[in-house]
Amino acid sequence: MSAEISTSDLTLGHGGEPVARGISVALAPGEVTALVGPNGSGKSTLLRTLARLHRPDAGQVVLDGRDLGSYRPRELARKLSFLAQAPIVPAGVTVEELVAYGRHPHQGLLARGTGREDREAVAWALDATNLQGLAERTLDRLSGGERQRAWIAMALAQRTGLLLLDEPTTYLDIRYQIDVLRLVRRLADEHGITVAVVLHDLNQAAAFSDAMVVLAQARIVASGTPAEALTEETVRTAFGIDTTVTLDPHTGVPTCLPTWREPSAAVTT
Ligand SMILES: Nc1ncnc2c1ncn2[C@@H]1O[C@H](COP(=O)(O)OP(=O)(O)OP(=O)(O)O)[C@@H](O)[C@H]1O
Repeated sequence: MSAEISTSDLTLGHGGEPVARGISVALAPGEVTALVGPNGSGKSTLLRTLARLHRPDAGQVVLDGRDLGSYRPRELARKLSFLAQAPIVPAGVTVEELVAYGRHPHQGLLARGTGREDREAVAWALDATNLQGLAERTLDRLSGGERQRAWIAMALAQRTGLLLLDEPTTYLDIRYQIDVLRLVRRLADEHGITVAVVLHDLNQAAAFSDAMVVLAQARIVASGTPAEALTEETVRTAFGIDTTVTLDPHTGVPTCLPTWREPSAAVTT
């Protein structure tokens, strides 16, 4: 089920204004790749390019050995699912209805899949996100973390081997952030789904991903395992801040602690 997607030498822009150049990334099948970088560095634009929602100015995207542009829309919807930043909650829709909507990416919200395969996919998505008990609840009666899981379940019901998530932890408290990130981890580990996820928290990105891509200054400033990509130098280059990065002696996962205070002025006597 794992999908493989890669880009070569992409130039990304909006209305002729370049955002990033020379973007070559390869998302390993069944792994989680975190896209990090400062505001406006092109993370969402890159993710949307992978979802074919944004057309690159130059370069190529290859999904499972074929040019992304060669897929018919339905075929592509069976290959990849994309979850935008903070989607708007439709009124009166239950979790199960929302998840069933994932079976019909090109139909209206009221269309429901009734075939056996559809029912199985919805049940699987509810199960994978631990939402079976909340299937009949309307979205407005869920907590932020549960609602986010419902959106992820909708993307899962599409049964794709590639999941693209844009800041799925935004607005969630730390507990629900971890909840969502653990789910993302399980999707890769237990279901072999290839995941690309835009995150702002560098430590969460390092802890939950297999690979990180750091975008800044209109290019990729670092990529590789979290330990390779998240260094003091990379963070200084990308964000212009000083940090101390330490590696967990057991897992090798880096943690980055910013120098919070400005250096104190020299004391003269
Ligand atoms: N639809 C658009 N039209 C014009 N410019 C855009 C559009 N969307 C994004 N941009 C610009 O492209 C650049 C990259 O935006 P993008 O949203 O990809 O960055 P990002 O890294 O995801 O940012 P953030 O962390 O703030 O979400 C920014 O300078 C932004 O202003």
